[in-house]
This record gives sequence, structure tokens and C-alpha cells, in this order.
Amino acid sequence: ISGIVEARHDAREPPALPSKIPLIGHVIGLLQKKARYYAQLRHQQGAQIYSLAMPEGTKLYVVTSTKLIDAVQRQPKTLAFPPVGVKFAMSLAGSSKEANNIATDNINGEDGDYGLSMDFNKVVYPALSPGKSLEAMYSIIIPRIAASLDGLKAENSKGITIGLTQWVRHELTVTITDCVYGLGNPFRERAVEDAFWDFENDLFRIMMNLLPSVSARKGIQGRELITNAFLRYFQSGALATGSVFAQSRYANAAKHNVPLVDIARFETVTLIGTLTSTIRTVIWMLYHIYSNPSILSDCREEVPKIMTAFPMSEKNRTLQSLDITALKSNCPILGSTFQEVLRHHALGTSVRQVMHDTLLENRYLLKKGGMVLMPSVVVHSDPSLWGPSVNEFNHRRFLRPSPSANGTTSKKQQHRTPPPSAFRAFGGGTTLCPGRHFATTVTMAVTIMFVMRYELRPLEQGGRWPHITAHKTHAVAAVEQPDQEIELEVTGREGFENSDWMFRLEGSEPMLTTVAEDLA
Ligand code: HEM
Repeated sequence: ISGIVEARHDAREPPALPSKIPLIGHVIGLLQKKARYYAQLRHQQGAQIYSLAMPEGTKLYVVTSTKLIDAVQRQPKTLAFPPVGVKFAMSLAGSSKEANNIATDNINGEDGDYGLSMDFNKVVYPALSPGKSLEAMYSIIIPRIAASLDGLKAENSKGITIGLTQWVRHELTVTITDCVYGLGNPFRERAVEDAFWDFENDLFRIMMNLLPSVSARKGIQGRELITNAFLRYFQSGALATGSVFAQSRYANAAKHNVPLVDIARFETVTLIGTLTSTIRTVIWMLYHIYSNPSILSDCREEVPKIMTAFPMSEKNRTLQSLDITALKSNCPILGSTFQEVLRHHALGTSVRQVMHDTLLENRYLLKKGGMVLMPSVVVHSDPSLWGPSVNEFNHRRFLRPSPSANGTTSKKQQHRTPPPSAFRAFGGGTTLCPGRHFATTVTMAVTIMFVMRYELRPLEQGGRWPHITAHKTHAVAAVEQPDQEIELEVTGREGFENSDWMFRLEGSEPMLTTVAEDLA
């Protein structure tokens, strides 16, 4: 069998990596280890790009070097995302034949710059870029997050108990969807929220399409429930109170005559990107910061720079005003922690379809029909980019080294400064995540509000934080899903017992520049 695979392999293609079990070995590796399997193979072989033959004949070209990733991203028409992205969306949405015909018409812009697929980015990117629409979303979500945290204020010194994952998931599902959908937000109904997480949990099984009504029963039921909720939302006219992000996608689909029920189906799929990665990133942020006292104290040390205390008329009470806008220039450690959290936990893989036989960098033949994969985890775990401490969680890793008074780099900052293109949590090129600014701001805002107001202490193990694993994460996730729930006692911070809190965010300028494209 290996002979058959080798015979089909052109010597100019990237080196083929054999598997221990012929034909299905790589499939088993991917099912068990997901994107981390690609990193394991890179460590074993050290190739800049390698080929994996799948049993049904598809060739996967896995790119491991940032130089070749740049070369792939420079050819978005021949190494194209839309044919993959649209098929992926259709398989998850369960959309109708009519809608699929509309979605796949001129899918890659071969016949000009028109069609649903070509127009998607034209409406999504502006809606989520710094400007009025993003500002409007922030003006809703910041007070909503602040109100969620107000809800954790205990009447007595014992504090209140929450499950970390459950709390973040519920509060952010409701606040983010409120800010996207406005007054008629369907996710105000608990059944719709639960249905979404059932759907999300079954994404991979739905995508595999092996008797999904049995293998992914709960996920399919959840999807149908959300679709009906969105259908009622669109029919009610409530979208008029929603964000430009929601309105402009709806208008684009309606302009291309997508049936209403299919607009509702595609909306359910877009929500995966909108909700899941941000929510998981917030959970990992809180986990890493609170489970390591030195990270917590480093973050707390830099926050007073953005806080102002105002005496209140009520005796002994103080209003603490925290300027989230000023995080950017005053809280580099918090920003670096955010990037390090994503370096460790982001699992997204940028995918491109090879539209014609292509010679990459005049060297590697990529055959038509093959898939080019650029898994973030491969780049994020490369010691040649991050140095020997690549596997350590170093919350200062992304600080720009600043020379001390005597001209040397301070000891705390002695690590390799990675090139910006090595940070791939948001993908890159024409498919760079449009939600990165929103996700960054939301994550930083939730984190800063917790760090300033509350202590979090695990209820079990004598207050020690457990090690959290993420083995159950499904293969479609862009950020790892924590396996364990941690029950926490939340208490107010000592010294702030008589404080009330106010959080301000002005404008929508990026809070943090994390990707090479934004730096350029
Ligand atoms: C920490 C949170 C997030 C992470 C790690 C993340 C990551 C990603 C990644 C890896 C991609 C694919 C990039 C590629 O193929 O090169 C992507 C695409 C996308 N993301 Fe995000 N994302 C996050 C939050 C968000 C949010 C909050 C939104 C919406 C408000 C969003 C909307 C999208 C959309 C619409 C796409 C598809 C872009 C396209 O089709 O070209 N993401 N994201």
C-alpha cells in the first residue's frame, strides 16, 4: 500500500512523511492529537513543508516555516481559501441546495469580483475594524461585562462560588450576543444558549457527516433550535437594533437572494467564530494569571497607572475609575500574557486549496486539488523561533526588550523576541481573523476587571490550582477547550471593600497589535 502512495508522489512535491500504519496511520494520529500531530511530525522531520497522503487520495501539504507561510499567503487566488471556507460553512449549516448554489457561484472570483462568497469579506472586515460600528459594539459590551462582574459581589466575607468555565461561558455568551443582536437577542433564552453549546460540541461529528442524525444527534437538534430562533428574530424586525456586523451580513445574503431560513443557518455557523474562541481565551487568561501569584502581582502592579480614585459623597466610599483605553500604553505585561495564552492554547489552522499546479518559491510542487495547511500550533511550538524555553509559559515573552540604564537587557526580559509573523493565533493574509480587535478588547476588559476587583481561590485541593488539560478539544476548535471545571470562591480584594467601580473605554483603536499585518 505504501508503494501505491509513493508512486503517486512527484519528487518535486514536498517530502512525503510515511506513517507507521500504512494509509490510515496519519488519520489515526490526527484524530488522537488533532493539530498537535502536525507539530509532532515537524519535530520528527524538521521539514519546512511536508506532504501527508490521506486515504481517499487528498494530499495535505503542511507548511511549518514562516517564510513559506508568507509565500502561500501571497497567492490567494491559486492557493485559495473561499472554496474550503464556503464548503466548511455549508457542511456545518446544513443549508439548502438553493443556498449552496448561491454560495458556490463564482466561489473564488474566477469570473470577476461578484457573488456571495466574494462579498462576504467586504462586509465583515469593515464592520469589525476600528471605527463607528466597533465603537458601538464596545459601548454596549463594556458596561455589560462590568454589570456581570458586579453580580459577583458577595454580601459577606465568605464570597460566592462559581464554576470558572460555566460562569465565563454563560456571561460572555449573553453579553457578546446582546452586543451583536441587540434588543431581540435570541440568546436571552437559556434553551438557545444551551443549544449552541450542544451544536459546538458536535461540530467535528457534523462535519464528518457519518450519519450525523445519530452520531451528532444533540448537535443537530441544537442547530435546528438556534436556526428557528434566528428565523423568528429576523422575521420580527429586531435586527434593526443589532450591530452593523449582524446587519451587514444579513443585507449581503438577502441581496444575493439566499432564502431566509438559510440566512438563519449561516448565522449559526458565524457564531462559532464570534463566541467560542474569545470565551475560551478568557478562561485561559484567568486560569494562567490567578494560578501563578507572580503573574497576578505583575499584572496588578501595572494597573494602578490607569486607575483614578474619586471620594464619594457616601462616607468612606470611593469610586475607582478604570480607563481601559489606556491599557494599551500602560499595561504591556497584561498584553504579553494575552499573546502567551494564545501561543499556548490557539489551535487554528489556516487552510488553502490548490487551484492549479503551483511551484511554491520555485521549489515545491503543490498539485491541483491538494490542501495547504498552516497550523498555528506548528509555528507556536518551533524552538528555532521561540528559543529553548518554547514549552514554558512565560508571561513576559512578548514584551519588547527595553535596555536598562546601563544598556543591558534586564534579566526578567532575557528571551528571544519572536518575529511578528510567528504569532499565528488569528491566522494571516486574506483570511486574517476580522474579529481579532473585538476579541482582544473583550478578553483584556474581562481580565482587568477581575484582576482589580476579585480574588479567585479554588475550593478543592486546599486552594491549590489544579493543572488543566485540553485533550477533549475537537479538531475544528481555534482555541483549546479546558477539560476540567474549577469551582472557585470569589471574594473582593482587600483594601477595596468600600469601592465602587467604573470602567471607561473610548474609541475603538486596537488595544494591542499582535499580528504582522497590523504592525505593517
Ligand atoms: C481569541 C479569539 C479568536 C481567535 C483565536 C480567532 C481565530 C481565528 C482564526 C485562526 C481564523 C482563521 C484565519 C485563517 O484562516 O487564516 C479566524 C477567522 C475568522 N474569525 Fe476569528 N478568532 C477569534 C475571535 C473572533 C471574533 C470575536 C469574531 C467575530 C466577532 C471572529 C470572526 C471571524 C471570522 C468571520 C473569520 C472568517 C474570516 C474569513 O472567512 O476570511 N473571530 N479567526
